[in-house]
Amino acid sequence: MKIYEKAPAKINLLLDVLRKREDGYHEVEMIMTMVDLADRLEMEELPRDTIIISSQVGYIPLDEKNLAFQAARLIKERYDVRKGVYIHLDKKIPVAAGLAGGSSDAAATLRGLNRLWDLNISEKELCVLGAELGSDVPFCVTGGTAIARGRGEKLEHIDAPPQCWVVLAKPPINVSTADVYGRLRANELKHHPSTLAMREALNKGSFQDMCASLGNVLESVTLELYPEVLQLKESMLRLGADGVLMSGSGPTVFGLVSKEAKLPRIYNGLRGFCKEVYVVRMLT
Ligand SMILES: C[C@](O)(CO)[C@H](O)COP(=O)(O)OP(=O)(O)OC[C@H]1O[C@@H](n2ccc(N)nc2=O)[C@H](O)[C@@H]1O
Ligand SMILES: Nc1ncnc2c1ncn2[C@@H]1O[C@H](COP(=O)(O)OP(=O)(O)OP(=O)(O)O)[C@@H](O)[C@H]1O
Repeated sequence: MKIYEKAPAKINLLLDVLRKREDGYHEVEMIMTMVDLADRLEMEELPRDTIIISSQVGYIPLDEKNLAFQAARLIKERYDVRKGVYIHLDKKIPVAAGLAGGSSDAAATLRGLNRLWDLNISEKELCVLGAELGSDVPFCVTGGTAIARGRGEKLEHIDAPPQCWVVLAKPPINVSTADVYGRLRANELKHHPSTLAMREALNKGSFQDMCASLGNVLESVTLELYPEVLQLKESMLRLGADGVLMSGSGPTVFGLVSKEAKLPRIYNGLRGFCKEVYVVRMLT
């Protein structure tokens, strides 16, 4: 039997860091939501007790470094499954972009194998397993819109954002999440975005207030290291996006746009100097 799972990309509408913890991670407060740019996973049981990963792209690891492999191994170990699986990753989400592509593949693998092998694992338990794989994985298991606290694994689901267009642009640079957090001076941050204001904006369904409440403290690191990300933000605003922010640790920048008529100018303007541009919708 073959099954399919979608693994959508996430964006951070808000990302605040409260402090650095003793375990090396940072205590965060984030508001995350999904967009309809997604990888597609195909999973098929194998007669031999093995995990095989393939993908149409050549630039991601296909061995135990792949987060989908790690998710399959974890579920097999914890639930004593002595069956194998073949997983094909049809990658559409740009890699190392700040869009949680690998985390979403891991989450989709957990959901998919739960179905394929009739394991009856609750969503809550899948989130606990997911947290062992990465801080963004629990959110990718549930999807929706949520405030994420702790190191990202404590989720509180909230109202979805008002529907709008999301323009994603990824400059051709690779940003390491560990490096960005490593360089952040958490106790010297002068400005913290307001989680409360963003939550209220979503609660009211106010597109304007949502745009005004966007904020990501990791921009202070990534924009300094890579001025081209700042230039990208400025270009998107100049071209007419209503609100602009870097997602996660970057380098992808997203622009929120309420009027469809504005999209051609923004898309064409960005494509003039940035190859990877996507126009998507929020997944509400
Ligand atoms: C930047 C975000 O993607 C925003 O959603 C997340 O905060 C990071 O999520 P992620 O990539 O799933 O993170 P992990 O794979 O768990 O951790 C990668 C590295 O980022 C740093 N890290 C991550 C999460 C966190 N709350 N504090 C951290 O300091 C740690 O150095 C860690 O070694
Ligand atoms: N299934 C996968 N898809 C993409 N990259 C993967 C996968 N598994 C492991 N990786 C590795 O993980 C690294 C980060 O890729 P990913 O696309 O998950 O980053 P990201 O979008 O910045 O994630 P996040 O937003 O959670 O920090 C890549 O350099 C890649 O080698």
